[in-house]
Amino acid sequence: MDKNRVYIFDTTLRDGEQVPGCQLTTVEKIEVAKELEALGVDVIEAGFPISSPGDFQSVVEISKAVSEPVICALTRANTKDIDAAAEALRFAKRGRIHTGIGASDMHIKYKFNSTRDEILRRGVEAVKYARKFTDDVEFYAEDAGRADNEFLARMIEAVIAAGATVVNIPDTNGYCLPEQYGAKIKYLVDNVSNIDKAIISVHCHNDLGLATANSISGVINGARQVECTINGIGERAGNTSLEEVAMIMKTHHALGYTTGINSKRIYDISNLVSTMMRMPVQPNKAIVGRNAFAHSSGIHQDGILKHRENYEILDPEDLGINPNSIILTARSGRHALKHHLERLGYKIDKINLDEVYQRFLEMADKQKEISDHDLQMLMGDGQDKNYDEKAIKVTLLQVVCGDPLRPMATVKLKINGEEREASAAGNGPVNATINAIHEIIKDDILLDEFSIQSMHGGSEDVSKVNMHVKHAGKSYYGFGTSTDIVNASVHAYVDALNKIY
Ligand SMILES: CC(=O)SCCNC(=O)CCNC(=O)[C@H](O)C(C)(C)COP(=O)(O)OP(=O)(O)OC[C@H]1O[C@@H](n2cnc3c(N)ncnc32)[C@H](O)[C@@H]1OP(=O)(O)O
Ligand SMILES: CC(C)C(=O)C(=O)O
Repeated sequence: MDKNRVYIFDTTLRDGEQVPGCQLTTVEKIEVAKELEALGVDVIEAGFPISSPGDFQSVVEISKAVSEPVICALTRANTKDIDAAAEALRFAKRGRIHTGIGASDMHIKYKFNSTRDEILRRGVEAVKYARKFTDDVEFYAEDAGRADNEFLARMIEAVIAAGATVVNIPDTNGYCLPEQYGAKIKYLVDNVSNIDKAIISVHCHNDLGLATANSISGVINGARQVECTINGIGERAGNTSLEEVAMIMKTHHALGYTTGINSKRIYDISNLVSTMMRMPVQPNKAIVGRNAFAHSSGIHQDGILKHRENYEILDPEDLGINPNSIILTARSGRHALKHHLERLGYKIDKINLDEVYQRFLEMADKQKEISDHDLQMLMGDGQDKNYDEKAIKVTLLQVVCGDPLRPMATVKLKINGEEREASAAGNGPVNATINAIHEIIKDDILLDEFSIQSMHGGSEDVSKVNMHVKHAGKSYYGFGTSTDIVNASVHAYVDALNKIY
């Protein structure tokens, strides 16, 4: 075994999915799990099977669909959770049960109203019980970040003796400083007599923005598994972000750590997770944010054009990104403008660059960014084209429903610029609306899954609708939001149709 190989344990589908509004259907989770497998993660934490029949089923289906990574299921330290996890993992080629209990005095006193000895005993019993089902048992010492190191070491030694093969030292509340967290891991390495029988795992939260720094500090001090999520999503302020860990290890290769991550897939999976979980990535997010490779001021743009590494420590191609890194704004200079004009095929020797630059600045002062299309307008080419001409748009939605009224809907769609209208009845307003759309589209489309969720709760809330439709053997997803559930539904359906046609 390579002593510097760091295992990547992805918990996007468990800790990431705990985020309000990020819940996925089983079909969606399978799609993410397959992408995680292609990305090269070592472990996929697929869910918490006791928590709901849906989560249980997702662990079952992911275990069937994915074969390379270990599939892990989370439990509390009790037999019914462990039974459910073992049952859900029955199809996994390699299944792991992740059990554990709180380790800080705060949790011991105020969550469990218990004592250190009793909690340690429950942890040990849980590991022993989990070992009846699998040889791969991970133990988490929840809130280890705030736990007393001496007690933590005693607990970790006892659970390893009971059969834990991975010991997870979570900074559950994102409390630690990198030096403190690193020292905690080192303390365990130095004081747990059987620590060489288990892999130390780090699971850090981002409450103070230190999750990645703490994870790396943990690795430097002896941990060899990092628990992380795509885009850093997760409970509260999120978890360590997978892409940050993978790229830190790749960029700082002098540290000597390796992972199995194929970095060229990072950008695509980041987009997939962000779209499916309706969780936009902040533009300045490290590695995958929209601006991570965007240079907007003249001095930087000039530097980048002369030698990319002047202002980029990562190569976007390593992440599967082909960015337009030179963003034209009113802060851009002539080098950047010339670069884009040449890219668009203009012959610079036939242009008065100073004159175009003045007109460019006037335009850029009025709008935030200058697109290729704006540049073409500036150079006097063509009229503003309607790129949305082909899209299907809803131009009218009228619904009648009530009790005892028969639900009826009238829908008008604009397709390829042409308006078409139809009315239909249904067993409810959404069904009537979809039937009316089918009257217009007249194609073989199957609505396979339909879920509706409120963003926050309360009757004034915005509804989010997710749809999964099938057409010609392929799956398409649609998403819509509105304060009106029928409107949100029709937009989700049309969103999926726009992906088909
Ligand atoms: C740090 C983390 O991210 S842990 C993962 C968090 N994820 C989840 O909570 C998954 C979603 N949760 C759920 O579906 C539910 O909370 C369930 C099914 C797990 C439990 O539901 P309920 O049985 O109704 O309990 P509820 O959630 O209200 O309370 C938690 C109970 O588990 C106990 N508990 C919490 N952690 C542990 C643990 N690691 N081991 C043993 N018991 C625990 C609590 O003390 C409490 O028990 P009590 O009723 O004796 O006081
Ligand atoms: C369940 C554990 C690993 C966890 O999520 C945490 O402590 O944050």
